[in-house]
Amino acid sequence: MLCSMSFLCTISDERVIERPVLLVPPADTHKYARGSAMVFSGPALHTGASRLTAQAALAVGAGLVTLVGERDALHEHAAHVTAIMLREEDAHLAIVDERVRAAAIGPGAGVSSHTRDTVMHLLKKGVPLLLDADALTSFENCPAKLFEHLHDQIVLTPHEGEFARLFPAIDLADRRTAARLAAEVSGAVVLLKGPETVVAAPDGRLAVNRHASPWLATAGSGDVLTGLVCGTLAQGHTAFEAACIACWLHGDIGVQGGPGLTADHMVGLIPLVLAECLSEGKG
Ligand SMILES: NC(=O)C1=CN([C@@H]2O[C@H](COP(=O)(O)OP(=O)(O)OC[C@H]3O[C@@H](n4cnc5c(N)ncnc54)[C@H](OP(=O)(O)O)[C@@H]3O)[C@@H](O)[C@H]2O)[C@@H](O)CC1
Ligand SMILES: Nc1ncnc2c1ncn2[C@@H]1O[C@H](COP(=O)(O)OP(=O)(O)O)[C@@H](O)[C@H]1O
Repeated sequence: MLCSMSFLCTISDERVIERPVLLVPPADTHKYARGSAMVFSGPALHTGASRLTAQAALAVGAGLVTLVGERDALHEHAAHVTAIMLREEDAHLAIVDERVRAAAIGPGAGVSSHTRDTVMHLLKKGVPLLLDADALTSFENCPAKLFEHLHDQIVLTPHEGEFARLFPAIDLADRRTAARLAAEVSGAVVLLKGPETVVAAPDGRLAVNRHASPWLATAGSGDVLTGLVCGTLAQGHTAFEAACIACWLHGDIGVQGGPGLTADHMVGLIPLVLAECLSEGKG
């Protein structure tokens, strides 16, 4: 059973996501009880994005995070990370065992049949899963093949370009309606990124995050968001809740970070943002 720190997610009557309240983990918790997450790496020379994702997942409270990839890619990661574990990818993904509570794939993954195949394998494993960036674009020519296997514990996190590739028939002029339709069509939770981020569930729930800042428009910012969602999912939250909580935390990083914010620096701000959400903190 999971006994991690957890967040209380509040959405106002206007469907606006409010500051989550963070509850400290119970005294008898351990790292597996806090939730294990796996992040799939891109190939050598394309490892930065997945590393940001893994670092954010760990900082937001997953008890342990593993980067999975080819050996050359893991050598690059090893030059940068210490607390994050590294595992070589196996053909049948036996490494994704029952202790893994959430996985993320897409940042820096590459648009390829390999990425598509890995996504399909992960979907068959039934682990709560986040698909971002290249994991979405890899299905540009066959979205129905992806949607067939999605469910309400999968989160898709497209920016508008990725959204248009996966849902070419949905008009982005009205972003709320677009996200709602995409969740209905795909069967997954859809988090449509932008200055106002919209989260839609396939059952019709919808929430928007307005707590953000244009300083978030920086390379790798979305990769950090992916890690925040994945790390929150790993702690046992439902996909819709995890997406809403992560959006608010991500927005707050932008507000707190301000000018000069980079994705590397965003990871370092996560403890500060969490501390301000503590139920006994300054709130
Ligand atoms: N540190 C690292 O290693 C980093 C690695 N990264 C990795 O790089 C890979 C490529 O990801 P990507 O997002 O840069 O490009 P991609 O989606 O292939 O196409 C971009 C095109 O889409 C369009 N577009 C429309 N709306 C848009 C919007 N709101 N935001 C952005 N684009 C929008 C626009 O086209 P336009 O509309 O101008 O014709 C634009 O030219 C991916 O694996 C990612 O994880 C990055 O995360 C950065 C940090
Ligand atoms: N003008 C803005 N105001 C607030 N948030 C923004 C703005 N522009 C981008 N963002 C946020 O920054 C992140 C960018 O993610 P993404 O486009 O995937 O970039 P990357 O692929 O470089 O990580 C998203 O979470 C998005 O909501």
